Amino acid sequence: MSATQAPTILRKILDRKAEEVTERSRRIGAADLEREFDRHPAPRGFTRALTDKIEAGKAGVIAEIKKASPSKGLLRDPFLPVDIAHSYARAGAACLSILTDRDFFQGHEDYLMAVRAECELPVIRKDFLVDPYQITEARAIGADCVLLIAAALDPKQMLDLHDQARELGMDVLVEVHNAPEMDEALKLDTPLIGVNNRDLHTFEVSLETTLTLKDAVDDGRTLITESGILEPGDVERMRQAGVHAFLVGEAFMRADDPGARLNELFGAL
Ligand SMILES: O=P(O)(O)OC[C@@H](O)[C@@H](O)c1c[nH]c2ccccc12
Repeated sequence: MSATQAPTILRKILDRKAEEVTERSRRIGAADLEREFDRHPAPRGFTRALTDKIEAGKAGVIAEIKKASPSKGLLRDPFLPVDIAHSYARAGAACLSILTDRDFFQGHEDYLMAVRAECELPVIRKDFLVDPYQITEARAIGADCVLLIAAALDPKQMLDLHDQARELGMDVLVEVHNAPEMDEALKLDTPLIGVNNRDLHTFEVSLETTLTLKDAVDDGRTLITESGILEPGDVERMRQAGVHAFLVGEAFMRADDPGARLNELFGAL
């Protein structure tokens, strides 16, 4: 990056994450977090829940719980994560995605913990995970799966965080946005590859991103299309192209009844 170029949104978030990890690990050491593991039973199968839906001929929907985003601002107020989770579960979502980033998405770990205690659906911790401390933290708050974003990690970090999460019994969703990131992701022995239709540097969205990258994903893995799925026509377009797993937030967060909106987009699940 040249000195005159403005930092991208992703860069700002990652700079803040580095500070956050330092602050948090000073307050609570990793060994203390590890003592929390026993409070949560073993992680529940996130990948399994998703592939079961798809094998039954349905869409596998990861339904997101997110109060706000840097690109769209406040999405939902009042924001009641446990009620939203129940609404998604009734509508047939396979899994939940819960934003825990506070500074950019108005998320919180407490939301994940509250939902984890009240709802059976497996949960992914949605955050910008760049340090082993955050993987330990994810397990300590009861996450069943973690998101690893290729644009935020070099290949060695990606591999190490992936292995750490798997050793702790969690599933991993590896997120990519372009062909080089896809190539890196495919080197990992990991079943879930998410294609983010949103460019995390500019926050521009194009569903073409999924259509361009989807054929690289080999048999035995599940491709998840992420972001910008707003209308039934978007779902139709993806399913016609052979994409059956979806990560959707905004479309549901803006609806009075998130589960009802899920069924409008995907039918009965
Ligand atoms: O609200 P949308 O456009 O339906 O997108 C959901 C999800 O894909 C998006 O929140 C997301 C995908 N990858 C991320 C990484 C970090 C933060 C957020 C995200």
